[in-house]
Amino acid sequence: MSTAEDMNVIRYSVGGYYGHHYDSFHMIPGGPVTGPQRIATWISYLSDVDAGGATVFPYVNVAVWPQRGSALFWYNEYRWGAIDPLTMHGGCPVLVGAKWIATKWIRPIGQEFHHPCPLHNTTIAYSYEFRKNYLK
Ligand SMILES: O=C(O)CCC(=O)C(=O)O
Ligand SMILES: [Fe+2]
Repeated sequence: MSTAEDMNVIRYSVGGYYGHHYDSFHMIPGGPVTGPQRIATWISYLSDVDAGGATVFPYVNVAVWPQRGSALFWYNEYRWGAIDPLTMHGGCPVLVGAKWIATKWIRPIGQEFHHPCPLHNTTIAYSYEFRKNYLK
């Protein structure tokens, strides 16, 4: 996929984690609000983990346990470019063993025909409301 960022390989050893965050930048204090964002994320799990290391999405109560050879994909934004606030996620600390992942952050350029913009934008207001209320 030529318009995605380069593959990012991460190795977590015992205690290693990835704090909760958004892959799109809208929600980062001081970050750019417009511009090409990471509209979607693909994580390939390159290893099993003996204990810990789940990828978690606390707002939707989802935990994904690494399994070598499996992958996880999600959209970080609505089609019209507002971040989906429910996509906040993190990598829990590895308790035993090591965790290897390869992440591909996908940008919008080149995706116009695969992931076109719709005709409505009703949740933009919701997204701003969320930012105001939860991200102080
Ligand atoms: O390590 C994980 O499970 C999450 C990694 C992650 O959030 C990312 O690569 O953007
Ligand atoms: Fe992430």
